[in-house]
Amino acid sequence: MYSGNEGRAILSEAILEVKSLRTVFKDKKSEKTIVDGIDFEIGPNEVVALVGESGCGKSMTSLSIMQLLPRMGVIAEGEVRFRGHNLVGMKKREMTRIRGRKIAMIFQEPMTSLNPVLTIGLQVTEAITRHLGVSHKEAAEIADDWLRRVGFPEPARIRKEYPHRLSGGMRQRVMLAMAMACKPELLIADEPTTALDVTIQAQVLDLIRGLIKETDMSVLFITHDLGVVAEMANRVIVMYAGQIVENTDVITLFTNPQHPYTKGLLGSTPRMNGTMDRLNPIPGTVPSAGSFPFGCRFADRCLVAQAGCRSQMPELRSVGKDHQVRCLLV
Ligand SMILES: Nc1ncnc2c1ncn2[C@@H]1O[C@H](COP(=O)(O)OP(=O)(O)OP(=O)(O)O)[C@@H](O)[C@H]1O
Repeated sequence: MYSGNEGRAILSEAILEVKSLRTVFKDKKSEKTIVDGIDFEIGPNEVVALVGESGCGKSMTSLSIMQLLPRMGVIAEGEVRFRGHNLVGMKKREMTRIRGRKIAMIFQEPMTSLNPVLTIGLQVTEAITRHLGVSHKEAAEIADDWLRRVGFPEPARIRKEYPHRLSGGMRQRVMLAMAMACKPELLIADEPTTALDVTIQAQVLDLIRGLIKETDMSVLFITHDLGVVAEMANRVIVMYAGQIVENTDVITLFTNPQHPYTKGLLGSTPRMNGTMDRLNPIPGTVPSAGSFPFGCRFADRCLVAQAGCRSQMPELRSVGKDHQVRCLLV
């Protein structure tokens, strides 16, 4: 009998370790580095936010973790260890067992994962029977339980619907039910609320926050929105042009940001503290993969860059307890 939120043993070691990960886009003529040697860990129950503007490499990082890169994408170097097992190069069958069951992912647009011609009930129960190996009857019970928990008081009605009949917020809640029903140890949420309007966005964020509290799962939360980071994360990793430029806990990020890019992101984010400061957007755009400038990749947009910044690539260095920054000037 399914008993809802059964406890899982909490381990002290990292759930996910990404080590020197380099992901490239390759065709016959060229090779472009998209994710360039990134290292980070996610601990038990930790919510890590991966932030940066569009095109920084956040999604390609998450797809590298899930081994779901598009056809031209290849992991050229590095390891992605999930509970100690390297997922890079893992057999497809083994990876399929981990994906969905141990690591679940929700996307910005749930329609990319939902099949438009199958009812919600069929899709949710199919995922549960496939990953948990339970009977159809048991899967239906689990599905109903989770549909209720994500805010559908009458799950039987939702089960009969087709995805296109639901609003964006409802579809995202269905995706959450589907992801959570298999009790993943790691949830990767890639801009899960970006496509929703603000009130629905707040409801879905509340829901995800509640689920994080209730369960033992760790979360990698991908967003370009620092407001969302402040609400959701324990730790923040700031990415720029395929590299990590700052990695620290959420309090330090907001009170003592060090990298000029992080400061720029904060300066371009509205605050609700009553002050009427002008927003200062960062000038320019993220360089695209394949045309990263020499030296510091942010130098062309950086207000404090000096000549030396363009002649050598800064290393990601420790600048305090649990705080790393990639900037020559820090
Ligand atoms: N299918 C593709 N073919 C070639 N280049 C790609 C492809 N998808 C992404 N890229 C490039 O990879 C780099 C990183 O893209 P990625 O989607 O990971 O960024 P992101 O930070 O997640 O941005 P967004 O929030 O817009 O998804 C960008 O330079 C982008 O142009």
